[in-house]
Amino acid sequence: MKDVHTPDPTFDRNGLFKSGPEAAFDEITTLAAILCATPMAVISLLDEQRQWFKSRVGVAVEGTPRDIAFCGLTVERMALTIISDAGLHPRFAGNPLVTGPPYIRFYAGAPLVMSDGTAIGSLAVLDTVPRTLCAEQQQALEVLSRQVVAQIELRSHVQRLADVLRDLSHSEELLRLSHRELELRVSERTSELIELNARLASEIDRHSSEARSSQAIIDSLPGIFYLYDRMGRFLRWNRNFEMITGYTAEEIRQLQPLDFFATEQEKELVDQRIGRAFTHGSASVEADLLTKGGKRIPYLFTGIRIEFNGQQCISGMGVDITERRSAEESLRLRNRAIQASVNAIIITDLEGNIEYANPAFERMTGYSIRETLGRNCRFLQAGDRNQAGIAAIRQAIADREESSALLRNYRKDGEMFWNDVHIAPVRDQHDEVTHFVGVLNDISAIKHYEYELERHANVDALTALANRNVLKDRIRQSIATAERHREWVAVGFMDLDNFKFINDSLGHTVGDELLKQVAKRLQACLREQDTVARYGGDEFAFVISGEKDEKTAVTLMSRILRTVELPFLVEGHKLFVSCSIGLSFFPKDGGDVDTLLKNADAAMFRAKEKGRNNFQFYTPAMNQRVTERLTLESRLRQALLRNEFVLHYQPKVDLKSGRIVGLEALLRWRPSNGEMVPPSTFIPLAEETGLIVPIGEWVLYTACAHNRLMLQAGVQSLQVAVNISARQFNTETLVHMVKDALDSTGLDSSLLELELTESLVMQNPEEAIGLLAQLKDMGLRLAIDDFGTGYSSLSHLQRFPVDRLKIDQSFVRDIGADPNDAIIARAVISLGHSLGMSVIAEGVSNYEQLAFLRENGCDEMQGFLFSMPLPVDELISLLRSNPTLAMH
Ligand SMILES: Nc1nc2c(ncn2[C@@H]2O[C@H](COP(=O)(O)O[C@H]3[C@@H](O)[C@H](n4cnc5c(=O)[nH]c(N)nc54)O[C@@H]3COP(=O)(O)O)[C@@H](O)[C@H]2O)c(=O)[nH]1
Repeated sequence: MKDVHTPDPTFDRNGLFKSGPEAAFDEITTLAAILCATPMAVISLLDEQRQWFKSRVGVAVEGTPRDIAFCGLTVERMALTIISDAGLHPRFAGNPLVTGPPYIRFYAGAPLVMSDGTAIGSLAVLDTVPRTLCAEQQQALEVLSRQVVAQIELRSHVQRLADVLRDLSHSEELLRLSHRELELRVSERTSELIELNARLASEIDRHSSEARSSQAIIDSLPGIFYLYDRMGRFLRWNRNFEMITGYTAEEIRQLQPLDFFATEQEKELVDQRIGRAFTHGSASVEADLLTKGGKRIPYLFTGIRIEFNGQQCISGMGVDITERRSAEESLRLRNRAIQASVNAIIITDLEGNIEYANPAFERMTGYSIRETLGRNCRFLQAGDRNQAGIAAIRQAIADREESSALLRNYRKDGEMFWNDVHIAPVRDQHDEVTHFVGVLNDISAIKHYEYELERHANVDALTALANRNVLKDRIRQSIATAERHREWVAVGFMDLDNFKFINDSLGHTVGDELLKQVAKRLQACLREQDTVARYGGDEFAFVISGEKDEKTAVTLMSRILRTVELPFLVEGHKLFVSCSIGLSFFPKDGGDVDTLLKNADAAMFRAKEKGRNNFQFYTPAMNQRVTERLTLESRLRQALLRNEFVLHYQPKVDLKSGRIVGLEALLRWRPSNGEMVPPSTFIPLAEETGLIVPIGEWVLYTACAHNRLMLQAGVQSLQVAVNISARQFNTETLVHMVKDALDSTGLDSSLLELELTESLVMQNPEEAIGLLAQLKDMGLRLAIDDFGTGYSSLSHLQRFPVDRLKIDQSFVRDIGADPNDAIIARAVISLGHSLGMSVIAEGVSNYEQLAFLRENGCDEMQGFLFSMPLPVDELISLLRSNPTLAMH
């Protein structure tokens, strides 16, 4: 291996390799290290095979093979060359100077370009960590590299001068040989010598001026330069130091380094760093430089320990970092904003690999930053890649453009969320796109809201069935399809028969739950291609399409009837409901949505009229019935105001004595301009429409008033029974209503009896017990009407404070003919008695029935056998005649 001190002789034209280290070069190298705040600096010279360090600071080796020299790149480029991280540099990553001592990671070299244009090496600064140089430091490195060149070229001049002097010495030798010639020659040579001396003086003068020029260099440096000793005395400084601090040279000589800092904290920090520079050889600190005028300027100060005039000093440089500080501050603020952003923010490379993710990303996706970095963003789609938004994003990245897209993304726990993502390219100083920044916005809540709005528009909120809008739409679509294929469309309209009763007596929570369960059963009954919708309240509708006749519709409707009939269990109540269904068909019953629905509705009313729990096909005559019903409803609404109601009274007879012991008030409607309307027609309508509440109040008041009048007229005192419907069976209103009726008529409460149907009290026994107890406390008598038709629980019955059971007339009617009815009638009598209640039979119309009831111990009866319900005047006449029931 060739010795680094023995370079190629043809190359060493300036004799640099022969000369060894020199203080003039070391001064520049040191200055470069200070200015650039690097631990290493070298003046590197190249021959064909080696690089040799003419001067070095912080570098142990004297040289390296040329092929691994960083300097080689600088010489090739003939320009300032900066390698921020050699570990990532394609040419130097595996370089032994990088992977081994001195572990170079940062390199900045300025070429040494001679006046003839050739580059012979570089002035370089080196560091063991990745970093870069600010503009001022780069400029300083270039200035110093030119100074190295100046030194080298000065050396060349001095060399040539030495050669001339050698020639001169030879001439003097010849002079001694020949005096004569000597004189001649002396005279010649003297003038030559004078000339040479003059040249030498000029060269020397030039040399000393170059030596002085280090001050000029220092003065030309962009920052401030200073040199102070251990006592803190400033020995050298540059012009900038005076200009920036505002102090004169004289004043600077009187000042100490710490005088240039305002706060105690800063003084302490700087003092500590100065001490460190003296002990460790170098140090740097950022602090505010205090000027004479009191201004504070952010500075980066670096200092290294050097020998100067035989004593240890600190030579350093200060660089104004105001711009960097404000850049850092704005960067810090931006960073803070990104960190604090509620939107997730990521930065990716051009392939979509994530290089940065903020905390909001963590919160939004559930993935930690550590799990995220380095992954391609497509992991957020978790396999759900067939999305239009992805294509849009891909195109924008290819075009290096901004774009927005809506993506289905998936959190770490697998939950899908809607990501309204916006991406934008990030460009470097050469305007090249190097990255993309993405702002992710979780709009799942908005999407959910949109979905709910849409759902609200199409879906019934309670049952989750299709609503009216969707139903109509489906009918429309089915008609269109049916027209093309010559098919039928069946439209069904269904109403729950006793829903209002349940809803009113058990409350809306129970009613709602019942509707939900009914909806589920209906869905289960129909096929996938059929539509079931909630039309409103307890009304449901169906669309059955794709059929050539009515058979399928019939099958499905039968199935619905059977299914709805089965008991429902709601909040501990076993509920029994049935339904009435009407059906209309396209094309025979109507050609459009509204006509088909209207006709199915008419058929449904017919089904109700037919006794409920059945379905009916539409016939044109039904519309007439519907019209009649609507007319009746409107007349019923006017009836109370027009005073068209009257009460008839049916006597109740004691079966032992045959005497009248009570009365039942029965409502009659005699419209002023029409025939009497039977209660079986208008009472269900009044119940459905809610009109039964004001009508019932009128009945209660009128029955009490009549009874009081009869008493005042001297008629025997009798209890009057009033029927109470489910709509009236509400604790607060009923109790008040009864109290008002008794108070305002003055009737004794013991002369009033309320009849409540078995099914009403049994639907919600607990509530019924409470209400019955309140009524009982008022002194009223209570009877359970239509007993035997409902589903009485014996345990509840025992707890009801009831005085009387009334055997339903349906059992009385066939007592002689149907053994089952006889058994039930007998059982009711026995049950009532065992519970301490009296038993009355209604609808007794013949002696056979009467005999049976008497034989079986029934207490009372009412029926046509004894008397029809009578208007009040006829009743008074009857009572005055004091009739007795004939018992045979
Ligand atoms: N909530 C209210 N309901 C009332 C009121 N008034 C009557 N009603 C209920 O209407 C239903 C029909 O009543 P109506 O047509 O009056 O029928 C009653 C009697 O007229 C009838 N009856 C009596 N004796 C006989 C008979 O021997 N044969 C026969 N076929 N019918 C007879 O029975 C009905 C008695 O009803 P009830 O005792 O209540 O069961 C009916 O459900 C009435 O309850 C009212 O003001 N409010």
